[in-house]
Amino acid sequence: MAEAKVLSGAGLRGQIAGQTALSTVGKDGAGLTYRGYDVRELAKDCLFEEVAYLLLYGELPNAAQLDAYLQRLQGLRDLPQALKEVLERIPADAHPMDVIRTGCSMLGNLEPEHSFDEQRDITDRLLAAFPAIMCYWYRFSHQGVRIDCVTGEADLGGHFLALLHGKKPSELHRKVMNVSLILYAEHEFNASTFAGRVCASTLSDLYSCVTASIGTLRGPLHGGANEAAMEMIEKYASPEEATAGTLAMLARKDKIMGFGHAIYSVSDPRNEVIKVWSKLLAEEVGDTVLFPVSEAIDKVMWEQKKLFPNADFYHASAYNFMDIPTKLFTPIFVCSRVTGWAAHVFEQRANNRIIRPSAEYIGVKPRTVPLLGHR
Ligand SMILES: CC(=O)SCCNC(=O)CCNC(=O)[C@H](O)C(C)(C)COP(=O)(O)OP(=O)(O)OC[C@H]1O[C@@H](n2cnc3c(N)ncnc32)[C@H](O)[C@@H]1OP(=O)(O)O
Ligand SMILES: O=C([O-])CC(=O)C(=O)O
Repeated sequence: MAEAKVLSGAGLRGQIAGQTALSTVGKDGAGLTYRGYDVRELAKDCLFEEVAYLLLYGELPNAAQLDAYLQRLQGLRDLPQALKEVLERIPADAHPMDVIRTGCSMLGNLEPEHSFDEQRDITDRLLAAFPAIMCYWYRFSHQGVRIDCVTGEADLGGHFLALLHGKKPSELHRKVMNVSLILYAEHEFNASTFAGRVCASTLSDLYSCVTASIGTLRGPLHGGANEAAMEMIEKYASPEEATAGTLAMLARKDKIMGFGHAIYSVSDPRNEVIKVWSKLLAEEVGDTVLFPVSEAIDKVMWEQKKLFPNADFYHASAYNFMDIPTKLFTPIFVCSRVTGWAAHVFEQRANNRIIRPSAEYIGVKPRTVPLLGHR
């Protein structure tokens, strides 16, 4: 059995910062479970909405509950006119993570959380509305089109692709989006979730918690890595170039985006799932470059550093094969992770003490303030 990673040092690594019943990450170096279920099993057999329900409501839904939940989310997809107007004012060169952060915040102004009793309703609303927030802005700012935010697609993955491309997605693409949303849904005390829990611990509102999480997910060391990985992969025209380029980056001590993990030591279980789907998509589009380049980088990273691809690496090629613009990669993560974030806010609120760690002071010794003219 694999060794768990030795967790200590900076970045609060290895500190127990609270309790959760939502997921386990990296037990025996590799596993991921949501409320006791292996993520690989969930990704094989479930709809993303079943997993969202599991995280938010505690158990997998039965058929009637799932049907009602799908209907409910479909009814919450449209955006208020005032939010559309705000989205129309955001420039085309804005980063979509900034757009989705603003969209979340604006919705919090228009439909505020008056009481924690509303937390589940607001989560469902955000979950249903995020694809439209992202795609309404994208299609308006890039193509001058005011899209209809209601698509008639039953599931969130299909809905997102239909909004983005203006047509019904293929069954393969719908399936891959569904799997991707499941893989990204929840991950214990990662940085964005922890930021959301810190915000929740002050008894702030749900929109503020989610906005804090979005801002934290945006960075390339966290959710932004799928986008950064794509930018790296597409620089190479062949596996040979990728091998030489990666070796050169390692020699310069550059970080290779999409590799390594704070908790997993052996592998990221989400990688083996998304890699299979990325390969299938590569075959579908007849790719002879992106997937082999990705595998070449993967090989160098293992041989040179014993570092493995995390959830983000093969997501980059998978999304690219589905014609998703690179800058929308990280916002898709938001569309999924809002379930995990919100479930953590519910947990924090149910057993709260304000999160307030201590700092080790390393500054100058106490001294007196010199008068302005003496400095
Ligand atoms: C969905 C997600 O958020 S998954 C994470 C997405 N982020 C990325 O892919 C960004 C690239 N990866 C990284 O920056 C890191 O691996 C992190 C941020 C994910 C984890 O950071 P840490 O917990 O500090 O990593 P860890 O302790 O395992 O690092 C061990 C060594 O490997 C190096 N290392 C880790 N990841 C990488 C990488 N991707 N490329 C090159 N070197 C790396 C570290 O610099 C460190 O070297 P050192 O001992 O010489 O300082
Ligand atoms: O757990 C982490 O540190 C990052 C991660 O993989 C995630 O949030 O999905």
